[in-house]
Amino acid sequence: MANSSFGTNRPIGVAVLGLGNVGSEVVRILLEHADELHARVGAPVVLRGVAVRRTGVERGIAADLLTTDAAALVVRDDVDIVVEVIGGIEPPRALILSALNAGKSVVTANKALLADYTGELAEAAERNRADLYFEASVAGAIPVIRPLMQSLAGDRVNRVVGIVNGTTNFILSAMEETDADYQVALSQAQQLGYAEADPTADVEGYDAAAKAAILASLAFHTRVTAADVYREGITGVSAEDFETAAAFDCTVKLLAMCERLVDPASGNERISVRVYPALIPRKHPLAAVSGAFNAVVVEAEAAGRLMFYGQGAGGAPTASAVLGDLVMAARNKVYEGRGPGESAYAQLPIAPIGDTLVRYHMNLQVDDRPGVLAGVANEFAKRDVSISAVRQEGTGKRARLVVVTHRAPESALADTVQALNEQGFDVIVRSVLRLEGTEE
Ligand SMILES: NC(=O)c1ccc[n+]([C@@H]2O[C@H](COP(=O)([O-])OP(=O)(O)OC[C@H]3O[C@@H](n4cnc5c(N)ncnc54)[C@H](O)[C@@H]3O)[C@@H](O)[C@H]2O)c1
Ligand SMILES: N[C@@H](CCO)C(=O)O
Ligand code: NA
Repeated sequence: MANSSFGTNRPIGVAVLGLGNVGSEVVRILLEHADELHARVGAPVVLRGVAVRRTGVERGIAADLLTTDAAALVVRDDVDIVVEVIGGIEPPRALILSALNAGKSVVTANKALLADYTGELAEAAERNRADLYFEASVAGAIPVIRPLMQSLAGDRVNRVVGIVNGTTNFILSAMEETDADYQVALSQAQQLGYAEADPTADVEGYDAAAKAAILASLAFHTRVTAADVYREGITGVSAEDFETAAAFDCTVKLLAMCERLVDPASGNERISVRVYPALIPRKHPLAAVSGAFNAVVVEAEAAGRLMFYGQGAGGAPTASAVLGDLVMAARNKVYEGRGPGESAYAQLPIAPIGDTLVRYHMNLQVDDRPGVLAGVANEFAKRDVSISAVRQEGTGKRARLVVVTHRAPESALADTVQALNEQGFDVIVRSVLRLEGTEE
């Protein structure tokens, strides 16, 4: 098996930085499948070293491969490719820059870093004619980066909508299945190891926003950072939201949305990148994505709608994406080629959230007496927001009114909510969620 019919047979040296969930699986696969990787790459792929925070701990790896000096490891002459699976901004940023500046190719799973520093890292890769690959950074094992960068390189992507955070999807699925409230579902997710003790990055949407920035950059050939992404998390989603969503044959998902907006009059283009919990119809393909799974739907002009589904997290699935990148980078080293680099020529402006056209689904508590509904409807009409459905349940002072709108600028909808809130005790806005995945 190891005798490849092509290639140079000069070994390709690999350094792995970080031996946690992902790193230990990367190392395992690298060692266990060395023969197959050799055959696929056209040269032996040899693990030169693994950077860890502490040595002296038994890790099932030859002790002489372990080092605490990551900075020295990444520039070693016998290292061709650096795999960064430490996470966070520093030291990964400095280590990756140092590796690229030394001509090494880099594979990373680090969405937090990429969401803010892709420009800097991509420029260093370009200057040094090295590869920078990051398939694992968005939706783990699911191929989404390479389809956007390569398979769709000749098409025009108009929209990317994804469920890109497994933790929040697990929590929302549990809320739907068990009628549980957010806190109960979060505790369950923590007990089962799906949510971290400090779940902020996931439940407040920061993780999904970082991934949305990466997806939007690739989809629209524009540098997008996490700060450009409008973000709301799931901590305000209630059992009542699921109940009223069900009445409209919808469910609630945390969506990462990247859209090309075209001004019909001028033809000018902008992009909208946003993360928030939203209702989607149960018949929408993303509605069936439950538990910790991820999925990404891409809409392109010629290709139409594509959907990618699978495991967005976990050591082995994420390592699968890392290894895919590693094989590509290794082949390029063997044949002295390069994969595609950053493409950011379009530099489309980012539209503020207020300009985005969305639909709202609102739960109101109203005093059920003549004129109240007319008063509510009037606040929408004043701001040119058209209502598509109204549903009232119950009577008396605590009647529930659900209002669903047609598409309108987010700013007009937000103003309407504020005006309703200021109405006093006749109307209480209990929750507002957007409705996505519908045309109107
Ligand atoms: N776990 C997943 O499911 C998953 C999925 C997709 C992407 N990722 C990304 O992969 C990366 C790694 O995630 P993980 O889950 O393996 O994290 P982890 O915390 O399990 O592993 C990180 C490891 O790096 C080590 N480390 C910290 N500082 C170090 C240093 N200076 N030198 C050497 N080692 C150091 C830590 O001790 C730890 O063992 C992150 O960027 C994460 O966002 C993870
Ligand atoms: N915390 C992330 C891990 C994968 O990036 C999630 O829940 O999906
Ligand atoms: Na991926």
